[in-house]
This record gives sequence, C-alpha cells and structure tokens, in this order.
Amino acid sequence: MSRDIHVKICGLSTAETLASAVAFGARYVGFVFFAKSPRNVALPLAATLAASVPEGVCKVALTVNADDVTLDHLIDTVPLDMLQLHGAEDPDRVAQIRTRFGLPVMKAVGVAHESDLPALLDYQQVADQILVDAKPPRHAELPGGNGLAFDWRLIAGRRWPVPWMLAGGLTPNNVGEAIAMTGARQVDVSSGVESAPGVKDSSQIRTFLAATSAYAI
Ligand SMILES: O=C(O)c1ccccc1NCC(=O)[C@H](O)[C@H](O)COP(=O)(O)O
Repeated sequence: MSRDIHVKICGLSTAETLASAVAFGARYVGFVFFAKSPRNVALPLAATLAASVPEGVCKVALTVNADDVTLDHLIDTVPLDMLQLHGAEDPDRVAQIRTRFGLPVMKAVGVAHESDLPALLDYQQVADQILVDAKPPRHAELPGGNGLAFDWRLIAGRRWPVPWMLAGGLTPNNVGEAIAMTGARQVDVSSGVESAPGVKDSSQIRTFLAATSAYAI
C-alpha cells in the first residue's frame, strides 16, 4: 500500500493544467461531464486530454445521473480508468453501471450531518471507492465542486472497508488539517486550486500537492 497521500485533481480542462497535475504528482485526474458545471469538458477535448495521461495516473470521468446511452458514448470516446457517479444514483444503479461498463466506480456521498453517514455503508457494498464529499446546499446548481467543506469531525477516526477519498472545500491551506483530523489517505480538490470557477491554476495545484506530501507515512 502506497505511503503517500493520493491526490485527485478534479475538473481539469486544459492540456497545461493537466500536465501540471501529472507532473506535480496527482494520482487521479478528473474530467467533468456535466453541462451546468464551469468545468464541463466536451468529449472530443476530453479524449485528447485523456490520451495524454501516462500510465499510473487514474483518469476519472465524473457524471451526474447519466443514462446508459450517455455512458456508452462517453466510454467509447474517452479512454478512462474510473467512473465517478456524483448524482442520486442508488446502490442498485451503481452496481448496474459497474457490471455493465466494467470500469471501477467511485460513488460520491454528500455529508453534512451525522444522519448522512449510513449511506456511506450502503454504497460500500457496491462501489470500488467512495468519495466523501460535502453535501451541496439545498438549491445549489452543482451537486459537487462547490468549494464547501463539511465538519471533518463527523468522520474523524472512522474506517471503511473500501478505499475512500475526502473532498469538499479543500485548499492548500487546509488540506493538512483535514488529513490530520480524518486520517484520509486520499483527497480530492477542484475549486481550491482554481483562480476562477473552472479555471485551474498550476501554481495552486503544485502548492496543494506539496502540502499533502508532508503527510506521507
Ligand atoms: O466540479 C464540478 O464542477 C462538479 C460538477 C457536478 C458534480 C460534481 C462536481 N465535482 C465533483 C468533485 O469530485 C469535486 O472535486 C468535489 O465535489 C470537491 O469539489 P471542491 O469542493 O470544489 O473541491
């Protein structure tokens, strides 16, 4: 098992910032396929970007309640290593997607209160990984990528049987505290390494990755 913190940089949409994420040590790179998102990337561009990602870096497609036709076209067009399901997909749908498309699946689960935690157990029965993310505000446009953190004390010391990733409002300045408080060995960031919504910043990506390196064990 790797001793480093594994970092996912999500919502990449340019060759320059993708190359920076890879160069500075990201273990996962995420491409958003959700039209309302400022990080949404068109399939032809995503195919070109993904083709440039070296072996060993996990190419993650992020979708929200996508149907099978959409997923079929996505997977036929873009070379991918993992699907991240960030909508209201229930455990049965997660299992169905995993079986039908044959790719590892990471299911995002929104956390705001203690009452949100049981869902983490339900999804761990069917997903390969769990993304423990901040629950979006009731009227949020986006189900994720909102730059909002949840109370990390809610999951402090908890351990789950499948690999999990901490997300939500992480920045170069708070990721160390988040890792120390939760024991996370994988973290995910989007807004926290942007100069504007959807505009990734290579310098902030570098700083974020450097901030996690202090927590290798
Ligand atoms: O990032 C988006 O625009 C997005 C849009 C729709 C659904 C999910 C989205 N992002 C999911 C992610 O995995 C984000 O990295 C995660 O929610 C953390 O985002 P942030 O709080 O901005 O770091």
